[in-house]
Amino acid sequence: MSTSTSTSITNFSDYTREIEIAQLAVKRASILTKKISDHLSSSETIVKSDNSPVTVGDFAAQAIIINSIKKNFPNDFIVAEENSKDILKDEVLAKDILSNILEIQKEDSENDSNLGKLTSVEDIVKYIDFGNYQGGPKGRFWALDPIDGTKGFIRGDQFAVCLALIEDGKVKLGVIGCPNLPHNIFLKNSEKGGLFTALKDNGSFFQDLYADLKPLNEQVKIKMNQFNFDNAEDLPKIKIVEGVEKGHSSHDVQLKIKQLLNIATEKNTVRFDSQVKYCCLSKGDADIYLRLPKSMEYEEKIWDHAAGNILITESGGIVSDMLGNELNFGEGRTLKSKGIIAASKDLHPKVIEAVEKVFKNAS
Ligand SMILES: Nc1ncnc2c1ncn2[C@@H]1O[C@H](COP(=O)(O)OS(=O)(=O)O)[C@@H](OP(=O)(O)O)[C@H]1O
Ligand SMILES: [Mg+2]
Ligand SMILES: [Mg+2]
Ligand SMILES: [Mg+2]
Repeated sequence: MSTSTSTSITNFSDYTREIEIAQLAVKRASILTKKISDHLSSSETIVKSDNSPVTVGDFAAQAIIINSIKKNFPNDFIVAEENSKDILKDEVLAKDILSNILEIQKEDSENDSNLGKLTSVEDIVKYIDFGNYQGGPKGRFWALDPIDGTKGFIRGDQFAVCLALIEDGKVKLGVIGCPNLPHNIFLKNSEKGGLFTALKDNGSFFQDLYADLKPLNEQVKIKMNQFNFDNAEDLPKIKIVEGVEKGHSSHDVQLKIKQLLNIATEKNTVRFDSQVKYCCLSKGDADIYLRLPKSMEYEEKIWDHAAGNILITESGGIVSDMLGNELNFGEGRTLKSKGIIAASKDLHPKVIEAVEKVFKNAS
């Protein structure tokens, strides 16, 4: 008799190695990208064929993380954002990536036995291109965004290093490094740097990115706020996060949704680049993430949402597309649905109702 695995509870002990390696690799890449962002020059940024930017930091982080995955889980596949095409055309860039990697490996040498070491441009190219897996509904693979929010990274604002483990189309584990995220986004001189981890059925956790890595069960367990639209006292407390880039989501539609929900005040919306938006929700710094499409042609990438998705579901929230349906990470490198709405379990259905009304009124 075959037993169904889809409804079984995920045991922490079955994933201890994946958690440790994912956290160590994301931490190493996050610290490196933070260092790079402090002195990024224009020659270290290039424009890809789709007109979006990529930097020495994106390539270095992708090489480091995939090398770590392949060292520990040689049979695993990886769906990652970048490829080596632009490195092969630019020797100066390739050497710059290598020297940055060598520097972080020297500083973090205590983790070489866990994470491995890269020593040549050939190695870097090889490991970056392991990220070309096409994904799909069956089997196990990792989804990696080496720098999410590259535009924010270049501006010196928010960005995140995001890694998720996907099994049979479902996210099992998510780890996000946020080098610039204040521990409290509303406190002026708050300490910065967070490492967020979520494991299916086991919750979401936070630790200081720059502190020594603690075992997951000693990290801070985080939960979303459970506000309610029907409670007049809750309304002014509800905070919304949106993206910074006007080309990535429709700020106009998002404003209409907030107006319908009576939460369109001047002070309640925070705009951040990258999956730090999911991180803010998961630890109760904000309550609703709105990402309504600018164009129905654009397909969201799975690496832009997989780690954030599990962080929300494991901290008491729901993530859906704009129609209220669960996101499907088993349909290839992109999501086939449109828009993203993340909110706590109480708020989510009402936000979807408001989205429906806004689109009905517009048609
Ligand atoms: N047109 C369009 N619509 C939606 N999303 C797009 C679009 N173009 C790009 N991208 C992806 O947006 C990723 C960055 O998302 P952000 O949440 O940081 O955007 S925002 O600046 O905060 O609005 C960004 O991820 P990175 O490339 O890793 O930075 C892109 O994958
Ligand atoms: Mg991204
Ligand atoms: Mg990216
Ligand atoms: Mg990009």
